[in-house]
Amino acid sequence: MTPKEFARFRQINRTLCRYGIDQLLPKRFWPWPLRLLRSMVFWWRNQHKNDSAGARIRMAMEELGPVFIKFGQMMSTRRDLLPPDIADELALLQDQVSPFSGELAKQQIELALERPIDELFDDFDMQPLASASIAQVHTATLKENGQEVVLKVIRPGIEQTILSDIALMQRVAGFFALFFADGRRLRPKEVVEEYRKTIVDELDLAREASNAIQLRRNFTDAKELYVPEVYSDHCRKTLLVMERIYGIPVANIDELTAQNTNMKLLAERGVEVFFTQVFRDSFFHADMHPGNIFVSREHPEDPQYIGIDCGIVGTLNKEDQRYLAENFLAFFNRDYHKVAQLHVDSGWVPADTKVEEFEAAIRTVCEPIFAKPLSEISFGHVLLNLFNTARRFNMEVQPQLVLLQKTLLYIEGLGRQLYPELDLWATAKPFLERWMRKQVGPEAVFTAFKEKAPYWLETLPHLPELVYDNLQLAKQQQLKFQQFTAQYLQQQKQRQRSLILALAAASSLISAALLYPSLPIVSIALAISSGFVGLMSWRQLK
Ligand SMILES: Nc1ncnc2c1ncn2[C@@H]1O[C@H](COP(=O)(O)OP(=O)(O)OP(=O)(O)O)[C@@H](O)[C@H]1O
Repeated sequence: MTPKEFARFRQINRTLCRYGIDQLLPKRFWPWPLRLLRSMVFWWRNQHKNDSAGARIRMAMEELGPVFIKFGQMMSTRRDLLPPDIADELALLQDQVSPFSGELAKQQIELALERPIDELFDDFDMQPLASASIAQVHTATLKENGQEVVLKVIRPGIEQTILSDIALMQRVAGFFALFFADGRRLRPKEVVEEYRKTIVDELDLAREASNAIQLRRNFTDAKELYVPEVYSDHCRKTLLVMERIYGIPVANIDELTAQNTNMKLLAERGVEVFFTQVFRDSFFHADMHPGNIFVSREHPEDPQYIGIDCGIVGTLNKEDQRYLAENFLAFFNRDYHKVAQLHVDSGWVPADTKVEEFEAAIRTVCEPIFAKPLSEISFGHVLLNLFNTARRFNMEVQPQLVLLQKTLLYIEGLGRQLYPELDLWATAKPFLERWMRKQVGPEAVFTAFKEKAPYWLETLPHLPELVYDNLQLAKQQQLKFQQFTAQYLQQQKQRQRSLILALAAASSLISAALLYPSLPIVSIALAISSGFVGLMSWRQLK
């Protein structure tokens, strides 16, 4: 550990002690070296005795900075690992940091572009439009076409801070897994590793740019969602240049109502956009918090979302998509046996899982959900319950599915905020049923045929040639096979002959030995003939 790392390590520990995080685990569970170290810094006392455990963890994370804040935000969705009161508190974590100067932002942009900002942009605004822990956003006009744009630039020095904090977290996680009885069950190393991947992705704005381009392409001319244009020629790892939008933040219900937005349609479209991303495109925006979603000011009766910040996206493979759709449909038909069987068939839980036991466990956690009217049921919670139950039956839930479940919770929350009577199931069911028909019905066969047809057409002219070649090949192989069989039979015969001769030689030798005292001449003749026969046996094997 370098002196700098040690200083940060010390600062983190002092903060944790001052918020009494060390007291959350009774001392008797601590290994003795840790107890000794703790007693050596006895003056680091809990200064927030009257606050709840969750609040203390939240405050400590806020004080420790962006890496811990984002980590806490991520952990707030892992209700399978944390008690609900702590998860609720962590969900309140605010990413509030003071902006850095416009001059510094300009320097960073010029460093990324390797040229003065004035060569490409007019009216660069020194005052940031927004500032978050990882990046800051400024406005300008693009010289080449007069388009108003935003420039998102990575906070200077943040990458080093994040990487060194993560390295420390990894060390602490390793230590935790080693020394605490519950350490391995909570899988701290895997959790930190999952987090590292997410946050490192957020540091790469070139990646965000390509995600935004892909999402924009998927929704070209769609009336439900608009994704601003990205100017990829000017994007770098630390800089994103994007069309500026003037939508209404989706959380601003008053303004949306004031312009007579069709709130029911808006809420339903949110669900549709999500399901389209997941099932049609297998590419979904996974950071759907209200700060990243706007609503167009145009045609409020036919409202359109505007999505920004594509730093975190999720993808699902065909099996995951099918698993999800079938599970949702089976679940909402209350067919728990099918839900359990689906998990086994798809290999999500081990093949030797007792389906009846699994079914009973799913029923126990999910049936109470149906006590509510269908329109009030939360898809996100359904999934959460399902995953938690499946984990008990050794299902390793993929991070992509956890990401999806988290996004679904956001979408639902948002939809119900916009239109409290939103019936999610009524919006989603036809979508899922249509999708399933496309996957398994005659439509699926037709689609597969349509996809394969160009390839077949291309191959058709070569077909006679291919058939001829294959017939030739088959003929050659048949000949080879016949030769091989004949050789094999020949070898078998030789082995049999050799065995018989060897037996004859052995019995002559034994007889020679037995006859030697009474008939020595006969015995010698037998011994000599045994030698000859043995020689013949050996020659058969060559
Ligand atoms: N294309 C745009 N047009 C107008 N405003 C934008 C645009 N892109 C970003 N902003 C503004 O900048 C804010 C921060 O942008 P963005 O969400 O991309 O940054 P971030 O650092 O990833 O923030 P967070 O961590 O909060 O998601 C947005 O909430 C929005 O107000």
